[in-house]
This record gives sequence, structure tokens and C-alpha cells, in this order.
Amino acid sequence: MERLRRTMMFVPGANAAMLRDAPLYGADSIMFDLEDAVSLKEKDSARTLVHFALKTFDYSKSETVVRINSLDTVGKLDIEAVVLAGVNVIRLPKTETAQDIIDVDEVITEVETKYGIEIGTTKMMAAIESAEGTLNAREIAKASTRLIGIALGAEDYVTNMKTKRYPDGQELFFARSYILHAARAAGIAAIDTVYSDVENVQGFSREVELVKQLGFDGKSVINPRQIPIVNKIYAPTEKEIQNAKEVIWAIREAEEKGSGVISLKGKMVDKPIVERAQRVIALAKAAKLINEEEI
Ligand SMILES: CC(C)(COP(=O)(O)OP(=O)(O)OC[C@H]1O[C@@H](n2cnc3c(N)ncnc32)[C@H](O)[C@@H]1OP(=O)(O)O)[C@@H](O)C(=O)NCCC(=O)NCCSC(=O)C[C@@](O)(CC(=O)O)C(=O)O
Ligand SMILES: [Mg+2]
Repeated sequence: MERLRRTMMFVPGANAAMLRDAPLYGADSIMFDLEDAVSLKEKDSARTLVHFALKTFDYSKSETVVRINSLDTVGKLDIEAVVLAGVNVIRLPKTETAQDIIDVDEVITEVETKYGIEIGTTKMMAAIESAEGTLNAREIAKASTRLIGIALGAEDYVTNMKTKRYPDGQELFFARSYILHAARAAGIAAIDTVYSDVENVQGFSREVELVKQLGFDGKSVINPRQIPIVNKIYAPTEKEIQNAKEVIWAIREAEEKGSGVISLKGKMVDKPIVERAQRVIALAKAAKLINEEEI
């Protein structure tokens, strides 16, 4: 079944207490940061901390992601440390081209080979944070079989675009739409960017509603308080769950009779409608609105 990535929580790699407590908050993915949340003088100690955190703490209820530095700085050291510690996903920030992904993929392969880890075990994601990256998103999203998703990094993106973040998010509309299309065309996840004003619950909620409507799998978050807000907005309503159940029951019955299309309450039910219903059920299970065995 498809892994849910409603929330991907950034955890600064140099903060030992946050690394320890990160699994307590129920993020679908925990993203340890070695890049912009870590000062230059802490790069080495943060890498060591994240390596030991991955090996020591129980993160098994979440996907683990590490945001590395670029290969022209200390990215190779980051990759070696976290692949060896068994991270699930390496996130490359500020991805500009498909070649950036191919280069990181090659380093991961070298490290996996060196330590006898099955090649391909470590997955990747790309953060797109510039005009160049956005325009190349289509090629980036298909650049490696390791890729599980692409994400927008809006703070760097708006800086590159010579604008800033506005409450209605109009300045991000093209990037969000294009990145989302690139992800869907490649069959991988699309993760929206962070909302930096942690205290502004109303503004954050409005943004989560918008990206859910567009079709994003979820959102990068920077604070545990943002997690329940995303989960609540992504949770299907009772009516949506009931409708999804009816669709799945109806299609099961139809399939038993050898048919792939049926009518439910006067409306046609076929493959895309069934796929949407299955996603509603997965989200409802993740939100514990129905139990695993129910359907
Ligand atoms: C924002 C704030 C300072 C607020 O602090 P506050 O102290 O007011 O938070 P409180 O709510 O009071 O904390 C209550 C309890 O939760 C603990 N707690 C808080 N946050 C936690 C956390 N993240 N992980 C685990 N634990 C956490 C805390 O330790 C406390 O624990 P305790 O003392 O035990 O009660 C804090 O959250 C924080 O540092 N966030 C991470 C910031 C970060 O990583 N930025 C870089 C990534 S963005 C970027 O780079 C831009 C980007 O690249 C993005 C893209 O690419 O998408 C682009 O271009 O857009
Ligand atoms: Mg950034």
C-alpha cells in the first residue's frame, strides 16, 4: 500500500533533544536537517549526532529522511554517515537539474556497495527551490528510480524569484502546480513547503487546505504543533468515508460478477473513482477514523 506522507517534520540536526523527542509527535516522516538549519561550524557534529540518533532511537513509526548538504560542500560525508546508519530517504536540497540527482544517486550506490547494503535500499527525494529547478522538475522527477518524491522549498524559491511569501500564496501557484504535475507524471509523491509562522494557525490551516485541494500528498512542517492541524485537514469526513466504503463494496460485488464498471446511486463507478475511494480509506485509517480490518 502507498505510504502516507501527510507531514514531513524538519528537525535541526544539531539539536540533540529534538532528535531524541522527534518520534513522539507522530509525523509520518521525520526529516533530520544537516543543511540550512545547521551552522557551518556545527556541520560535522550535527552529522555525527544524526548518525547516532538514527542508530539509537526508535523512529520505526515514521519514515526517516535526512536533508544533506550539496555534493560540492560536505554532501558526500553526509551521505556516507546516514546511509551507514540506515536512513530511509536522502533529500537533496536546491535541486537544479536531473544531473544533480544522478550524481547523488551514484554516491549513494558507492556507499551502499562499500558497506554491503543492497543497492537501491536508500531512497531519495529532491527539493526544488528555484526557477531553474522548477522548470526542470519534470526531468528531475524521473532522474532516478530511488526517487520517492519531490518537494517545493518556498523560502529559497521566493528569494530566487525576487518576491516574498504572501498570505494567499499566489506567488507559489506556478511552482506548486508544475512540481505537482511533474511528481504525478513520474508516479511519485509531491510534498508542499514549510509555513514558517508557527503562531499563525489560521494562515497555516488555510495553506494546508489549499495544497490538499491542489493534490499534494502532504506538507513539510517545522514544529510539532503543526502536525495535528495537517492531519485534521487531510482526514476525510464521515460522508466521504461512507461514500468510499460504498464504492469499494460495490466494485467488489461487480468484480465477483466479472464487471469493472457499475452504477452506484445512479452514478458511474469505474477505476479512477475506485482509486480515489481507496485513498480516502487509507487516509481514514491513518487518522484512526476506521480500523484496519473494517474494509
Ligand atoms: C520554529 C521553532 C524555532 C519554534 O521553536 P519553539 O521553541 O517556539 O517551539 P515550541 O512549540 O515551543 O516547542 C515545543 C516543544 O517541541 C520541540 N520542538 C519544536 N520544534 C521541533 C522540531 N522541529 N522537531 C522536534 N522537536 C521540536 C521543542 O524543543 C519543545 O520541546 P520541549 O522543550 O521538550 O517542550 C522550532 O520549532 C524549530 O526549530 N523548528 C525547526 C526549524 C527548522 O528545521 N528549519 C529549517 C527547515 S525550513 C528551511 O530550511 C526552509 C526551506 O528550505 C524549507 C523547504 O525546503 O521546504 C525553504 O527553502 O523553504
Ligand atoms: Mg531552502
